[in-house]
Amino acid sequence: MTDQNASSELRVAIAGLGSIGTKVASALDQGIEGLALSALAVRDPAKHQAFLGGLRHPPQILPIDRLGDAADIVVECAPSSQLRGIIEPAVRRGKSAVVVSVGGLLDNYDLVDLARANGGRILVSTGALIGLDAVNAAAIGTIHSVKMVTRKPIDGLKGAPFIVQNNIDIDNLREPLKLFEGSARDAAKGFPANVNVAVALSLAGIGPDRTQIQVWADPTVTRNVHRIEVEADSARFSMSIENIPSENPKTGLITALSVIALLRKQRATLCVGT
Ligand SMILES: NC(=O)C1=CN([C@@H]2O[C@H](COP(=O)(O)OP(=O)(O)OC[C@H]3O[C@@H](n4cnc5c(N)ncnc54)[C@H](O)[C@@H]3O)[C@@H](O)[C@H]2O)C=CC1
Ligand SMILES: O=C([O-])CC(=O)C(=O)O
Repeated sequence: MTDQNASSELRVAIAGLGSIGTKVASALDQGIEGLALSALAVRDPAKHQAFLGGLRHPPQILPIDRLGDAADIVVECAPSSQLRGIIEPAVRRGKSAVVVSVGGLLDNYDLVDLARANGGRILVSTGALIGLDAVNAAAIGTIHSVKMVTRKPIDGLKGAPFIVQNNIDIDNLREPLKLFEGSARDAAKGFPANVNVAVALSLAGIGPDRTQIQVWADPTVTRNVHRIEVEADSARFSMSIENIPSENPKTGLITALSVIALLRKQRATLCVGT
């Protein structure tokens, strides 16, 4: 029997040291079986001096388009506007890229073909969601519908393009307000930093045009709440998750943990879940 762990370590690079990137970098620095943190891309290195100085094994600091030179896996942890600049050079070099700004993938879907043509891979983490294993499995058969309802506290929605463009005042809400109802594709345009989860769900299931989502601004909740109903020929299931916001109120704490779990699976001897 071959021992998978006998091969050399996979080198991992991270683009962006915000709420998600710092936690993933720390986990790698502390040690994940078979993986090593090899490089980071940061917008403003001076801002991250203390964090970088605290790492046990300081990685190289590189521009985003050079991360694939120094890594086997490039993890995107930046705003979706940076997605192409991070993922394209990596998959062009045949590397794997982990995407968290999944909404940004819809306008850059040619990257999947680019990865395929060059032997690269694009891995979308479950992120702040739940149950993509079941959705993946149901999609092997026929899924009839996927419906999602997202409720976020006011701070988690401020500045979303849909709210700004439609001049919606959410600051003085006293009760929940339904802001949006439509496809995951349209939701990603209006709320690029809020509904990555809906896009991940859609890519696991029936696609961004058939996946339906409501987005609510809800002054009565303190967590980012996502509820999902799936109707398929193999099963009907409901899922819900209430995410504790991280220091970035738009981002649930579990998102970074999901990326760490995905990275662990790359070399783990025992893998659980699809
Ligand atoms: N898939 C999912 O379930 C979820 C995805 N997200 C998405 O993940 C992404 C990251 O989220 P957070 O860590 O909370 O954001 P954040 O705003 O805390 O961190 C982003 C970091 O990227 C850095 N950055 C920006 N441009 C850069 C560049 N050119 N080079 C290097 N660094 C650059 C910023 O300085 C910042 O430190 C966002 O797009 C967010 O919408 C967030 C929550 C859930
Ligand atoms: O953290 C969450 O609950 C979800 C989120 O922000 C996103 O999907 O972008």
